[in-house]
Parts: sequence; C-alpha cells; structure tokens
Amino acid sequence: MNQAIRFDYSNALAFVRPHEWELLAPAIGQAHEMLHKKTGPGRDFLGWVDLPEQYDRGEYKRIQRAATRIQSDSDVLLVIGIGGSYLGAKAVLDILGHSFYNLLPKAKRRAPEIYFVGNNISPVYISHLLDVLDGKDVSINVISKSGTTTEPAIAFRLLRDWLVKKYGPEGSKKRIYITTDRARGALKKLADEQGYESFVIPDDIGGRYSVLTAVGLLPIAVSGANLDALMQGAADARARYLKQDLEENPCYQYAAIRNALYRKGKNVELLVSYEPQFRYFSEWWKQLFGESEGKDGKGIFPASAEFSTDLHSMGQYIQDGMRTLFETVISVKTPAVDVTVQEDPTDVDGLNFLSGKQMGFVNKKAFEGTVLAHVDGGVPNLLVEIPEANAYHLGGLIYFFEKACGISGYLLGVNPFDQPGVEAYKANMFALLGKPGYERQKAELEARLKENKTYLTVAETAEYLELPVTFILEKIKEGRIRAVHDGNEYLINKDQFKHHLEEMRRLREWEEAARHEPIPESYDVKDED
Ligand SMILES: O=P(O)(O)OC[C@H]1O[C@](O)(CO)[C@@H](O)[C@@H]1O
Repeated sequence: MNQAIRFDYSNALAFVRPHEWELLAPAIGQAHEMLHKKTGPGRDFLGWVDLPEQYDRGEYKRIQRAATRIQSDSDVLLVIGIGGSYLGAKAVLDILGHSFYNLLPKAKRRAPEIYFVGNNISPVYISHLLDVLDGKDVSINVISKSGTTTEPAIAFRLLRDWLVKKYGPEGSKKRIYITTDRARGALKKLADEQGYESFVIPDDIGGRYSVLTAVGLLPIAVSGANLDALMQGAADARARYLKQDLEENPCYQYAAIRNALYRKGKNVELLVSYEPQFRYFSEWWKQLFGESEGKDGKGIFPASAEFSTDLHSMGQYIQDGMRTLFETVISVKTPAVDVTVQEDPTDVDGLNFLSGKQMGFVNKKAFEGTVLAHVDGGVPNLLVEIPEANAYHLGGLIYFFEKACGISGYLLGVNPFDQPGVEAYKANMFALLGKPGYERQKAELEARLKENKTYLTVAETAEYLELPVTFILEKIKEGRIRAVHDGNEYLINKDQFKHHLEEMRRLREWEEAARHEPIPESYDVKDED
C-alpha cells in the first residue's frame, strides 16, 4: 500500500475539549455498523462503500475502449451533466490535467479538448460553446441517472441536433455515449432505440457518490489520466478506513471533530486549497456534504476558498468576522512542478530575500502563517494532506471524503443519501414552464409572483383591477392613475391602488351582507290584504 493521507486536527483542539469528540466514539461505532451492515436510513444507496473493490470489470474495459475511440476520432468531447453527474469528473480532470488543458496544442495534450455543458440553463454559455466547436470533430457523453434532469436534457437536445446535422443520423450514432440507469429512464430508452453505446450508473449509488463509476470514469479516461491508479487509490483507502475504532481511523476522526465543532456553533466549513487546480474538487465536496447533510433544519454549511487568492478578498472576514467558521485545508505535500524566484538586481519590490527559493516553499509558508493567524483569530483548522496530486492519492482522497460524509450524516442524525429538498425548485420551475400535470401549481405560483411584483404593465394593471385596458389608458392620460414611461411602455406602481382595492372589498362585503338581509316589511300592507 502506498503512503496514506495525513489528517491533522491538532489546530482544532483548542476549540473543543478532547472528551467532547472522544465521547462521539460510540456514535461513530454505530454509524460504522449502519454503513457496513446496511441498516441505516438510505441503506439502498451504499453501493459506493465497496465499489473500489467490486466494480464491474467488464464495463471498466468497455469504458477504456470507448475512451480510446473518442481520443482517436474526436477533437472535442462534450460532457453533458449536472451536479453529481459532472462535478467529480471535472474535479479529477482539473487536478490531474494541465491548468490550461483545453488551450494546449493537441500534440502536447494528446487527448481531445473536454468541455462540460448542461450544468446550467444559460443560452449565452451554450451559444459560445457552439462557436468553439466550429470545424472540429466532436463526441458527446451525456450523463444523467434519472435521464430527465432539465438542464442536461435541454443541452443534449441542442447538441444532438448539432451532431446529426454535422454527421447525419447514422454518423452521429457512433459519437454519442450515454451514461444512465441500467434499465429505466428516457436516456436508456433512447440509447436502446438508437443503438448508442451506454454505460451504467448502479442503482445503489447516488449522483454525488458516483465519480468512480462510469459517470466520472469515461471523461477521466478520455483525458488520458491513469484510471487504474485512481481505482487502486480508492481501494487502498477503503481498506485503510475499515477500522471502527475512532483512534485508528483518520477518516472517522474527521467526521467526529467536525461534528464536535458544529455542536460548538461552528456551522460553516470552509474547504481551502492553495492550488487553483482544486477549485472543482471543492465544488464536488460542497455537493457531497451539502446534499448529504443539509436537511431537517440541520447541517454544516459547506463553503470553499482558494488561498492565497481569497486571502485578498475573503481574508478579512475569515480572520475577523462572525466566529462560526472552521477551515479544512487540503494540502499537497510536494507540488507537481516547482519554479524558482529570481534575483532582481534592482530589488525594487524588496523581495530579493526570496531569491533562489521555490514558489512551492513560499506557498507552504503562506499556508503555515495563515493557519496560525486563523487559529489565533478563532478559526479551528483541520488539515488533510496528500503526498502528491496524482491519480492514486486522488482516488484515496475521494474515498476519504465519501466515507467521512456518510459517517458524518449518521452522526448528525440525518439520512445522508437522499435529497428531498432539491425537488422544491424543480416543481416550481416545471409549473411556471407549463409542464402538463402542474396546472394547479402554475396558477397559484403566477398569482404569487404577481402579488410580489410592484410595477405592472398596462395589461397587467387591467387584469389586477379587473378593468378594461382602454379604461386604464384613459385614466393614465387624465392623470388619475400615476404611471412612468420607460421609453417603451407605461409602468404602474400597483401600491397606489391599495386604498381603492380596500374600498372595493368593503363595498363587496356590504353588498353581500345586504343581499342576505330579510326583506323589510312594508308598513301600509296588512296581512289580511
Ligand atoms: O444524474 P441526474 O439524474 O441528471 O441528476 C443530477 C443531479 O441532480 C440531483 O438529483 C439534484 O437535483 C443531484 O442529486 C444529482 O447529482
């Protein structure tokens, strides 16, 4: 087994007494049992626990063959997916690849350019991407477990159409790779109908835990990264973090200490790196922990920062703002390359004391100085150190955080493997877009949106007051309705009708009450008449 990840929590111990987190040992033991015996909530989504040992070797070979094909027939691979269906691959590619991967000359990159799309609904982003594709040979890997997520589905429609126009219906079939559910969903159906090569997202692995399945592996393989080392790193981490005993398991120590800090009011965790290549690793980590723990009114808010960059923007807050933060620094012991600071005969910037020193050394001192300053400022610091940023250690790091997250979720008392909260925005968006079946919600939401809006157009005002448009225009001309003209149309502040609408409501109430009054007796008419 290669060298392990080093986890150091000594800079957090001033903020919790040892017994505060040692007392969590029995709960850690229970969480461990729930995870390994599959007895806890979310037990149907634990396929990732043994994945590094038990992955489908046949499919793994097929992924590598598909990657070789894409490398040979494509200048560009488009990876369509959102959330767990792209963040892991992007994180790994950024760390293992060149910082300017897509800009390198092809001969140097020796792999296709790779672009991620379908992770937003921006017309600008996708139009600009189409400009980049001009004249290039393109393949698509569309990744969606459900097969129906709006963002990737819209992008796939558009880009599949682009591909069919370029290569024809038959030619395009060899350039589309689907990663989705084994048997269900729109994408699976399409793949079967069209004969697209498809890969499986196992039923028992949720999106945010899926980077070491075909979800991450195909794009990663296309970039030329070492898949075997990535999987070996994860497999060794799985073996390393099997021990139930808190004292012997750094992965569980991370889960325990962050839980102890949370109980002391440290409810924001800042994942920090000193290498810009880790930016998307933080994004992956944020989804992992945010979607797993942020529920039932609980959870540490996962945030991230890049140092030393953000020390010049967020540094003030971290040092001196609300004391609810703790930091987890991912450190790479030996940088992949190093650069020496030169001597400058003029020493105009006064930095000649650094001449001959390596930038990696300067970065390390920035890190050490920052940890001390932040701890002094009341920010507990955790350290997760990997020896090098290579595929093996990255596989280990992914597994370390996945397992710590499962354990952490159980410690917190939530189901770390569901995400019910994500549905709320989706339901509203579908209703507002007029998806069949959402008619009632659409009317309700539109009424709420109108209620929230202060400035109305003439047509909206007419509807709001239940009066004809011509009447509103007339009253604007007479100056009885105040309106502003934005150069295009009249805009009317609806607050001016508050009094009028209140009067109308009272009138209606009075009319309604009057209608139910008994008919009064007529004095000059006698019963006997
Ligand atoms: O792979 P899918 O089904 O398109 O889902 C993508 C992402 O959307 C979510 O379901 C949240 O909406 C995530 O959990 C998931 O990673």
